[in-house]
Amino acid sequence: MEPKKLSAVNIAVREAPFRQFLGRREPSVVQFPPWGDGRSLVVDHNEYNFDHAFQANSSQEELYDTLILPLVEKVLQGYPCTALAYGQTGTGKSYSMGMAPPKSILQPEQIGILPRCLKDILERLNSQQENNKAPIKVAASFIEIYNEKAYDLLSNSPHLPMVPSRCQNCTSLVLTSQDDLQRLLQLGAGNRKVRATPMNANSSRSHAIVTIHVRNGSQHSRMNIVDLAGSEGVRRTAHEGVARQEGVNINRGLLSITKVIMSMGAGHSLIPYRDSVLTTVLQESLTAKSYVTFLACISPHAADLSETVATLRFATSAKKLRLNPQQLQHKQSVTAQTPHAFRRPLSSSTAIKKPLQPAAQNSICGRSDPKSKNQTLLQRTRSDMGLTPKAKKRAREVLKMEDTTMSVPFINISDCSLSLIEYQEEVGKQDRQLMPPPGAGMGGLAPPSQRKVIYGSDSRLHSTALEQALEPALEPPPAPSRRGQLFTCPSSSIEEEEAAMEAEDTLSEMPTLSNRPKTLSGIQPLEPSPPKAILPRVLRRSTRLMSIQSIPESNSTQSTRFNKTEHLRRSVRLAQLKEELPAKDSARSSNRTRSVLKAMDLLPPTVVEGAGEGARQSQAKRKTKKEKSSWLDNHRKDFLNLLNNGSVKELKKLPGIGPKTAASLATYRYVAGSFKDLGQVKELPIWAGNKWHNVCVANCLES
Ligand SMILES: Nc1ncnc2c1ncn2[C@@H]1O[C@H](COP(=O)(O)OP(=O)(O)OP(=O)(O)O)[C@@H](O)[C@H]1O
Repeated sequence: MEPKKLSAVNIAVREAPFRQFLGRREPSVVQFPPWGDGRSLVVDHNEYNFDHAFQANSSQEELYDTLILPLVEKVLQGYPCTALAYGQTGTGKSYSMGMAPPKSILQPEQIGILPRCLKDILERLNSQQENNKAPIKVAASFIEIYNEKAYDLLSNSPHLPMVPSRCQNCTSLVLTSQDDLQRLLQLGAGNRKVRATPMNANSSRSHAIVTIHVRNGSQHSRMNIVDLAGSEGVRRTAHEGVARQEGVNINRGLLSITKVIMSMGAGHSLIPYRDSVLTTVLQESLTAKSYVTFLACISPHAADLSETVATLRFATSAKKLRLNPQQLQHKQSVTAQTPHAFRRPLSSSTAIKKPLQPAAQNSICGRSDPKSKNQTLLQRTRSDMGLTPKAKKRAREVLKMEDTTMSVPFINISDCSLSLIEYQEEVGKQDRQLMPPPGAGMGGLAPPSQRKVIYGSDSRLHSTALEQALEPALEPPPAPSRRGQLFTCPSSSIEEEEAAMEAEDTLSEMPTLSNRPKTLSGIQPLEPSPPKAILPRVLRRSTRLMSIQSIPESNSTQSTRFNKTEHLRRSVRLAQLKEELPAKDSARSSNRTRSVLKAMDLLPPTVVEGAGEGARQSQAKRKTKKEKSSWLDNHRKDFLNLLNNGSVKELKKLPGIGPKTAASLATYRYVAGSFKDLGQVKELPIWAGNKWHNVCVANCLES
C-alpha cells in the first residue's frame, strides 16, 4: 500500500489518564465513538474530528510513530518542523513530549517524543553518513520562556534571561551519541521551572522549546518540540503573588499563540508574532513553510470540562491552517535560479497568501516607482493595522524585510523594439486604460494570432526563468494571464501596426485557439518585424500601411515613389493607388489591404469631388459602427473560445469571474461539452442576480 501523504498540519488529541490522587470515581467526559476510526471524540454531546484521537491507554510509541516519525523524515529532507503540545495542566503534555528529566522515567515505554526523536535522527544520520561525503551535524538547544523572559537552559547561567531576539544564538549541544542526549535532557529538563500546583505536583510553569538542528552541508533544517505551560485559568490553580503572575504570563503566551494560529488560518498578511516572547521565538517555525503537528492534551475529569472544551476549540481552530511547505520550497528553489529583476517576494511568514502574480510590466505601460509603492504599502499598513507605535514599528520592519526581496516591478529591456507585455493584477485600473475602445480598429482586441507577448531573443532566457518562477507547478509554461493577452496595449507605433498586419496575414495559417496551447499560455517570440519604411505623413496611415504590404519593394524605392506623389491631391493619389494595387499579386494582398480598398471603393464620387458634409459624416458613422460590431463579434468569439478551452486558472483571471464561478464553468463544460454561444453560458444556473450582466460589462461583451 502506498504510504499516506503527510499533510502539513496534523492535529491530534490525547486523553490523559485519571489523576491518581483524585481516584476514578466518575466516567470520563471524553467518549471515543466506534465510528470515529481513531479520529473522533465526543465531549459534552459534541463530536470533534481531528487527524488522530488517542485514548488514555494509548502508548508513547504509538503516539511517536503516528505523529513524529513522519516529521523526522521531513526534517531530514530539509523542511522546518514543529511539534507543539497544548492543554490544561496535568494532562500529560510534558509526559508526551518527553520533557521530563531522564531520572523520572522509570519504564522504557514511558519515554516520550523528544528522546525518541533525537535517537531516531541520530541513527538515521549515522547510517546516511556512511554514504555521504559532507558531514551531517545534529545539535540541539533547550530554552524556556518563563514570565515573558527567555532562558537558555543549556548555558552556564540558565537563570539569566536572554534577549528574545538572540534566542537563535542560544547554546546548542552537538549530539553524536546517546550520552549527549542524556546530558541534554538532564541539563534542560532539570533546569526547567516547576512548581507544585493543586492539579499537578510537578507542574511546569514555563513554555519549553527544544530545537533540533540538522546541518547537511549548506542545508540547515530544524525541528522544534514545544511543551507549552498549562492553559488553565489562574483561578483554578489557586495561586497568589508570584505564582499568579506566572499564570497570567503563561496565558498571555498561550493567547498570543492562539492569535498567531488564528491569523494564519484566516490568511492575514501580518501575523502578530511579536505579541509575546513565545511567538517571537517560534516565528521561524510557525510559517507557511513548516510542517506543524499539534497535540491537544485533555483531561477525562468532569471538573475540567470547560478547559477540555477550550482546548478542543483551540485544536479545531488550528484545523483552519493551510500550510504548503513543499510548494513554497519549490518556489524558493526556482526563485534562486531566477534573475533578480524577475523575482517576486515569496510568502515570508504567512499561512495563506494570494497566488503570486507576475509583476513585470510592459515598458509601453510606464514604470511604477518601487519607492512610491513601498510608501503606499506603509500607509496602507498603518491604517489597516492600527496606529499604535508598536504596530507601526512592526509594519516598518515587515516592509524593510519585504524591501530586501522586493522585485523590480518593471522589466528593463534595452532593445526598444522588444517588449514584454504582462498582466499586472494590482493595477486592475490599468486594464481599462490599456483596453482600447471598441472602435479603435486594429489597435483594439486583436485576433488570437496577434495576441502575442513579444520579447527579444536576449530576453528569452529570462522569461523562461520567469515562467518557472511564477508558475512552478507541473503545468505548461504560463506567463501573462489571459486578461493580459486580451487587453494588450494599443499599438501606437507604425512598427507595431506592421507586426499586427503581418500577423493578420498569417491568420488563416494559424491553428485554432483550442489546439494552440502555446498561444493561449502567452509568451511567444514574434517574427522579426519588417524593415521600417520612411513614410510620408501626407497620406492616410491606413493607405501608407497598405502600400508597404502590397508593394514589397526596397525602402528607397518606396520613399521615392511616395515622394514623387507627395505634391498631388489626396484624391488623385488614392485613385493612382487604386489603379496600381489590383495589378499586384492579389494573393499577397492582406485582409487589411482588401478592407482599405473596399473602403476606397465605397467612396462615392461626390465625396472625392467634395460632396456635402452630411453625406461624409453619415458614411463615417456607418463605417465606425461596422468596425465596432465586427470588433465585438471577434471579441465575443474569443471570449467563448476562452470559456471553452481555458483552464480554471485562466478562467478565474477574467474580470468578474471568481474561483468558484471558474470552477463551475469548467464543470459544466466538462459535463455538457463546449458552449455553443454566450447565450448558453448565460443560461447556466451559476449567475446569481445580475452577475452575468456584470461579467459582460467587465469583459466588454456588450456594445
Ligand atoms: N498518558 C499518560 N500515561 C501515563 N501517565 C501520564 C500520562 N499523561 C500524564 N501522565 C502523568 O500525569 C502527570 C502529569 O503529567 P505532565 O506533567 O506531563 O502534565 P503537564 O500537562 O505537562 O502539566 P503542566 O502543564 O502542569 O506541566 C505525570 O506524572 C505523568 O507521568
